Amino acid sequence: MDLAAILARIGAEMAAAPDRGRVADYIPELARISTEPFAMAVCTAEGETFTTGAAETAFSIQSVSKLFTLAIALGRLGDQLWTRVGREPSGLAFNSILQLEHERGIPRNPFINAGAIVVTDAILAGHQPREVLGELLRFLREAAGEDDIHINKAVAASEQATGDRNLALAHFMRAQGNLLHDPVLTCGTYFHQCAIEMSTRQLARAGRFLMNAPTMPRMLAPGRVRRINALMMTCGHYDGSGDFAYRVGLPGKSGVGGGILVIAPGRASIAVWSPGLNDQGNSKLGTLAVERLARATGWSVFG
Ligand SMILES: NC(=O)CC[C@H](N)C(=O)O
Repeated sequence: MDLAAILARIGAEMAAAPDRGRVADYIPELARISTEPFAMAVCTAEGETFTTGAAETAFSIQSVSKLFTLAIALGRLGDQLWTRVGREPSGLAFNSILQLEHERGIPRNPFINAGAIVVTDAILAGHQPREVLGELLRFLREAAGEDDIHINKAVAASEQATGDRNLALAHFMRAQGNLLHDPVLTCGTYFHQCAIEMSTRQLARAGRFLMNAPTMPRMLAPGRVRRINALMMTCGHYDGSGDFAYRVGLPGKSGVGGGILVIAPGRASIAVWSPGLNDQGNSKLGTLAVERLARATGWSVFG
């Protein structure tokens, strides 16, 4: 299989795509970004890396960070985490408030905002926000094997200034006894984790441990990695998760910065970035590009 040629073709097709989606405009710093860029990077189990497009440009990883905080929380707390957050797809928008009251402050899964806020709250126990963010950056740098990964302070401030919905989720969970810390402290940490910037190539490298391949960095026990992949498949694209599984057939986690990390278990870690989003808040061209990659490679887990 000529992955370099497949990526070059997808890159050219995406550069010419007329309908590029709309950037997330509810975070002012993200609203300023153009829908022009496209990048894809593939790290294979054999240790090769292929890229196309603006793969060295850093972008806001946003909710893709939820994957890594979940990995840290599971490593630290184990299955105890599941008393505070569920493992079912929500079928609702990532920032929905509706379900949370009905389910008494236990979010459906760790990838919607409420669930990720609980996960961050859990790893804050006994630590300062600075320490948690330091641990997250260390985890990412070790997973990627690169040090140049940072938080964009302007994006974090922009989220903080407009984060009323997330604060509402946190306050409600606090009222239900499912938040250990002050909502402002937990959300402040969450906003900073979302504001981490990485390049598409760095993100693909950071995802290598999720391949569960013997040649790849081992950050978690294989059983945990398998379960994180299951959650990515069922919940990684919010109310677009079913459509992503149908079209791509691989576990993935998206963010409103337009990034998606996709895993072909045992085969490859794939990152894609294009800032324009679809109606569910997932990268429009990113989804199309991984759909084409999965078709060209036959990597869908469904054969
Ligand atoms: N889906 C996302 O990427 C959402 C993350 C964003 N920081 C928010 O809280 O709204």
